[in-house]
Amino acid sequence: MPTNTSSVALFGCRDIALDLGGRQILHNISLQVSRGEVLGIIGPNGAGKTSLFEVLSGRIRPKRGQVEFEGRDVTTLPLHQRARLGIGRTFQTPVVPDELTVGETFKAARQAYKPYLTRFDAEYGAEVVSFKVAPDVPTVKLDALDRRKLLLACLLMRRPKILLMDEPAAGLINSEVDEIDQHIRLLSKDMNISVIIVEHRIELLETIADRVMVMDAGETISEGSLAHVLSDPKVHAAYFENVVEGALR
Ligand SMILES: Nc1ncnc2c1ncn2[C@@H]1O[C@H](COP(=O)(O)OP(=O)(O)OP(=O)(O)O)[C@@H](O)[C@H]1O
Repeated sequence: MPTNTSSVALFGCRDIALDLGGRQILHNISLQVSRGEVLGIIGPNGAGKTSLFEVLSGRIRPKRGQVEFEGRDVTTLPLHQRARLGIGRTFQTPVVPDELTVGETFKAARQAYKPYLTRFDAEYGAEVVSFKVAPDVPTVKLDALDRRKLLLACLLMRRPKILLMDEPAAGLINSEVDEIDQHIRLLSKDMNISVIIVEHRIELLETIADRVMVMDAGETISEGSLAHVLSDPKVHAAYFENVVEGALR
């Protein structure tokens, strides 16, 4: 992160390079977000968005570069230690523990690490995302939206400072996407939680992202306002070379 802005940046990375399967997947990726800011990441399939999230969340260690949180180098910290610091992550597919009920899932999340959280913390998480399913309902019965809300509630009970959200609207219908959109706005603008969101739906980013970064073939090819990146010839070239015409309007 540039030194003149690192005091305001909550989270970011610098010059991240990553190899997977003997191939370079990420090349010198740098980004930063401040408190309450929403950074959207878009890019064609295979651009490296999820791989970047693996590095930012601590599931994969990069070959080069740093991940920084509150001015501290967290590059070597594993996922669970980053989670304790306040870095939360959601996944493209909302996988819930199928053998548990909603109440048992909340309990497991409360007791994921010490100090254990209370029921009030779980109620707080559920309330923030309006999750209203009874505790005795098996999680297998939940629809896609409630699965996403349950997992988000479990993250929120730990009061994260930043959320890394990988396609939070995947598998949802339009009215449900609107609800997720409202939650993200509440989390960022009212609760001052920073959000980095990977999203294919441009319309979702239009309503929530303060800034957008576009990746292609493991590199950042454009960043700025959504309007700016959408009018960037490099972005058009990347999309039209990689996806069917009309995908980027
Ligand atoms: N474990 C792995 N080993 C080897 N290559 C991998 C591995 N994981 C991902 N890749 C490759 O890295 C590149 C980036 O993949 P990644 O899933 O990060 O892209 P993405 O932008 O998230 O794509 P999508 O939008 O399709 O989810 C792809 O070419 C992918 O095949």
